[in-house]
Amino acid sequence: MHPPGADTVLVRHGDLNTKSNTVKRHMEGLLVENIEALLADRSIPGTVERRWNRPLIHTKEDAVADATATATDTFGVVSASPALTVSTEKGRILDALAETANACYDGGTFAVDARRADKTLPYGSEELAREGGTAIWESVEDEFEPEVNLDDPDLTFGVEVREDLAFIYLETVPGPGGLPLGSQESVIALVSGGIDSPVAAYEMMTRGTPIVPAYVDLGDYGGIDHEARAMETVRVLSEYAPNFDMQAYKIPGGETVDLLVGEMEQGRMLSLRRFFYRAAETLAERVDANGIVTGEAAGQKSSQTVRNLGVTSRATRLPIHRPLLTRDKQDIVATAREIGTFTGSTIDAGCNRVTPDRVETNARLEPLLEAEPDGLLERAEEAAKHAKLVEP
Ligand SMILES: Nc1ncnc2c1ncn2[C@@H]1O[C@H](COP(=O)(O)OP(=O)(O)OP(=O)(O)O)[C@@H](O)[C@H]1O
Repeated sequence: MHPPGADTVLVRHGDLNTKSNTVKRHMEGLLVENIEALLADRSIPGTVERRWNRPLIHTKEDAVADATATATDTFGVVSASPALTVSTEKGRILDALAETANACYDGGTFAVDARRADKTLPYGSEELAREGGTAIWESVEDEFEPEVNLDDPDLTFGVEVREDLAFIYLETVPGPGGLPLGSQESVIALVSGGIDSPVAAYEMMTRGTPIVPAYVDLGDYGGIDHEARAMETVRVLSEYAPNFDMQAYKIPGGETVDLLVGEMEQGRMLSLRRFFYRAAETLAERVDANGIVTGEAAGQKSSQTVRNLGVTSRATRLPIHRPLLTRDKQDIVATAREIGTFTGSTIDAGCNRVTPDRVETNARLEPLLEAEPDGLLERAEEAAKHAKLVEP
């Protein structure tokens, strides 16, 4: 809900404020570019102005809700509010609050949350909140029995006064927070099309890290639907980053899976992980990426026991980022639904099971290396050299 006439979106960021002025300016520039790219990609009219310490989106009233939703899909944005812009003259602000209450108040408790950045103005924020409350009250008392509740109001009238402009808003929509995409170097995102890996990739993106998606083709153990599932999740993720190249690489792994299934029993899944990591490392060298992100969580699967993660991680020199390490499955599923990757992840892929009947939960490196086919990691390097971009 927004005040009538609202044609501006106030955009708030958080972690950028911990940076030095130079870094902050650079990151704010990225944030603005990313918001502009998302607006353009969604055909939402709007221009982004970098004013004070936060961006403003100037748009039209009929697009202000979509522009707010776009801002809160942008990495680095903590929250956004669709707002009416008025002059800083106190009388004008009080009138605007009364007009907004007339149009939007529907009974129940309310509060005014007033903030004033410019300390030279002839009124303070408390005075503004008090007089704003009275203006709202008087404008609706004929029709309702208004009640003020400062602790837990049904409706909050936000007022933010800057040097030469004041903003009135009714809602503060949360965004992903974090840092603007592109403020960190890229990593390889191993995406399987399952629920977890797209969420992990998204979490890295919230920290400003572009991803290079990589899918390992499992041959007869994967199949066309398996790949389609992975690509659908990549497509959803790419919608958050229209100004970044997020084409996925397909790494051929079918022959290796056949070999592992034929030659190994218990440690098979662990050697397959080693193959993934080394292939990702080789691809990272090719595309100048700086790490690997996976959807693994401690203890979620036999291959993800803390001991097994320790053993399999030895297949690469690169850091393996596991943003879901401590997250519960239910919580990961909730995020997948929120960010839109859940539907793609649950398309029936009808793939065959690579998992053996008896799984290893407590591996040690030496016996695993002895059991696995010779030259497994060299195979992974070779496979990554033959990785091809998947046409969208
Ligand atoms: N075919 C694949 N191609 C690329 N990466 C993969 C593939 N299969 C698994 N991975 C990576 O290995 C991680 C662990 O895979 P696994 O299937 O054991 O776990 P998971 O927790 O079910 O993950 P997901 O839900 O993403 O499939 C995945 O999160 C993903 O990062």
